[in-house]
Amino acid sequence: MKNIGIVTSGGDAPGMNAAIRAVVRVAHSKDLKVTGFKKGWHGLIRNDCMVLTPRSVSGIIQHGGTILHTSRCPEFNTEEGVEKGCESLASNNIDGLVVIGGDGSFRAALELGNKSGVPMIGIPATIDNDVFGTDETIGFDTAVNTAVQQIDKIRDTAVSHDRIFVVEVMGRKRGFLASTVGITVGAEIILVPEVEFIAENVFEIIRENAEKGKKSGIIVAAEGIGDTHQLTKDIRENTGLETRLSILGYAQRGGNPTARSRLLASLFGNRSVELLFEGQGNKAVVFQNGSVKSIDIKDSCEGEKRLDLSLIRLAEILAK
Ligand SMILES: Nc1ncnc2c1ncn2[C@@H]1O[C@H](COP(=O)(O)OP(=O)(O)OP(=O)(O)O)[C@@H](O)[C@H]1O
Ligand SMILES: O=P(O)(O)OC[C@H]1O[C@](O)(CO)[C@@H](O)[C@@H]1O
Ligand SMILES: [Mg+2]
Repeated sequence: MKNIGIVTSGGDAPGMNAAIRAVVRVAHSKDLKVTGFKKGWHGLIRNDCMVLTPRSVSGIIQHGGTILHTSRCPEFNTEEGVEKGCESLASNNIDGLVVIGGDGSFRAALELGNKSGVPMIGIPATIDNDVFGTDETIGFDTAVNTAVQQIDKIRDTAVSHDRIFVVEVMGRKRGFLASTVGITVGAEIILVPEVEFIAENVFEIIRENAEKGKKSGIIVAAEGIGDTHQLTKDIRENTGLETRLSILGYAQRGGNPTARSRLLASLFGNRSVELLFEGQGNKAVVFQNGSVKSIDIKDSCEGEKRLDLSLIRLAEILAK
């Protein structure tokens, strides 16, 4: 093991830079060279890369985004794309690749590892927190806190105007962000893609609350639940209460990582280099019950992380 490659892929997540920094500096402490591939899998397809030194990663631990840039890269979903990736790994003498990203990036790493024979280490980094095998991903805590800060402000308007707010948070396929944000802002209702919602039940909860004197409320809805514009309109028509929709959007993906996201990134970065140094590959570093462990990247790809639905029921009880 002499030369480690590193790539960030999929949606950016706050803390990716902290992970890059950790990988580069731990590698340097073991006399390993690090090559950064730019713009996700595009960098491997186009052989677009740069040498990363401990100095080139200074002053980035506190910044969101990724200095390597990232992308969604449909070409890497093809055999030719992965083949080009293998050629880039070979031409740059890469002995091991650290892949920082979400579940899709892990699937890509598995393909590339199988085809190239180069050991891969996955570092889970996505605000979706939907990577199987890890309790938490880099960026999740930051996105939760960003959304919570915004919704606390929205609550002021909701209460002052007696309005029901539907607040849409990210999560096209999964409701980890919505459920954690929902419970921590005291949301009256949480809607997630994993559970098909019954509109009449939503109206009923709002009507009951109004009868008891609570004429404002926050509904935290993951983007994947369907048309939140329509839902907001339907709530107004079926409850008679004033409603508003607030879509938090991409602000949740950026910003300075929280201390927790930085810590996770530093621990994951360190362990990923240790694994490669020990001669291990095709692993994902994960956080389980308070400590960093590693599992087969294949197992992470094949598993499905389940949302704890009891959180959603608890949120409804706590908001009564
Ligand atoms: N099965 C696969 N084979 C090859 N490449 C893949 C595969 N699945 C995903 N990829 C590649 O990985 C990229 C990142 O995956 P995806 O867009 O799902 O994001 P992610 O890593 O899950 O992160 P997030 O969900 O946080 O945005 C894809 O754009 C594609 O280039
Ligand atoms: O516009 P993009 O980059 O495809 O991102 C949207 C998706 O990325 C995520 O934010 C995760 O990074 C999802 O919650 C969302 O569905
Ligand atoms: Mg994903």
